[in-house]
Amino acid sequence: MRLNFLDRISQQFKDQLPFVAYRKPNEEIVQLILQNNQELHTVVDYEETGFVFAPFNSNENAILIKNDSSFAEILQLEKTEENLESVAVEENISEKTFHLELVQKGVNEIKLGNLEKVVFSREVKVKSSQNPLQLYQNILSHYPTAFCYIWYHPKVGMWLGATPELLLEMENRQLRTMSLAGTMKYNGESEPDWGNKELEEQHMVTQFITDSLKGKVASYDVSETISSRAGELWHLKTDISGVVNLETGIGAIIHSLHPTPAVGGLPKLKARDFILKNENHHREFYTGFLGELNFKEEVNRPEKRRNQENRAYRTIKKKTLLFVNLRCMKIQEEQLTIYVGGGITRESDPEMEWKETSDKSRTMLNIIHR
Ligand SMILES: C=C(O[C@@H]1C=C(C(=O)O)C=C[C@H]1O)C(=O)O
Repeated sequence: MRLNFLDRISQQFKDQLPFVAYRKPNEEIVQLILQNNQELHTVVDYEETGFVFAPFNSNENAILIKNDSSFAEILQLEKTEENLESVAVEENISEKTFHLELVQKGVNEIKLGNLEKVVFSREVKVKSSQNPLQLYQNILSHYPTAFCYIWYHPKVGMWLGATPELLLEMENRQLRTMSLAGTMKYNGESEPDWGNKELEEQHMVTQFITDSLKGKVASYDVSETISSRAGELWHLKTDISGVVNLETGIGAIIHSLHPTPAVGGLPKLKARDFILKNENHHREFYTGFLGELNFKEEVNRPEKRRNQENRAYRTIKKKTLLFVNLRCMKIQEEQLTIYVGGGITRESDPEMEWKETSDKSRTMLNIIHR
């Protein structure tokens, strides 16, 4: 029997076998990777090939789904806009109090000079009996410019998201990354009015990325900073590209970038430890990263020498495309856990930071039926 694309995913899930379906930003094709056994492959040095799913805390294992079979399809998506009735966000007083105190703690630590920036997050829990594949289709039709995925491993669980943030793109030695930070709510305007807090917070991320790449890339370019829309939010974005030195492996690049201060803070390790000690939940894969690791593509090029007609030589292109795992949720039967965070600087106001996380939670809440 020939299964259609969505049935194939359902069958894989019924069989309790690992899979990931994903669509790259601004593309139409959804890719599906299936692993044909339950083995839990973990990354050792990032020289492996597969779909990587890495946690925030690099001391925990990054998981690799092996490409035992793959499919690609343009899905005919129902326009869900009209019949989506997004769930109301219930403000839980004790959660809010905890978050306000956490932000204040961060601001104090920054004022004491122990940190420059720290990103704090929280969970938003929602009950829903909706089929995860329907949720995934809603994501696909709502967020064409995001990296939209559904990921499953029987020994880990199921995750779903629509992230706007590229961590790393590599094609052979050509590198591209971005600094994405600073948030404002989209209210139909063509350009937001950025304040100093956002400009500074995003600039720190750009500075960190270019500093981290020094000695690893031969040269790099930094684009102008622009306002970039992600669903109902605006962010500040700068593109950074360069050519990686021959002696630098992809593992070294990943380790130097992750977690960037867009999702961790500065100084990097101090901020990470402060987060692990003070947040009241386990981030797991939220603010980790995911995507294609060392995919190989055969390229046919015509032979250049004139007197040898019709000869072609083949080269193998190595490609990596990783996104930061933001605007995502974990699915455990009827329990959905959405993760949202925001960057804290010395100018942060706890109430505003709480509101920012609520605004961010709408990206996932908007695609869940009541
Ligand atoms: C941490 C999140 O987002 C990150 C933090 C941002 C900010 O602090 O303004 C903006 C974009 C992301 O880099 C999140 O969405 O949960």
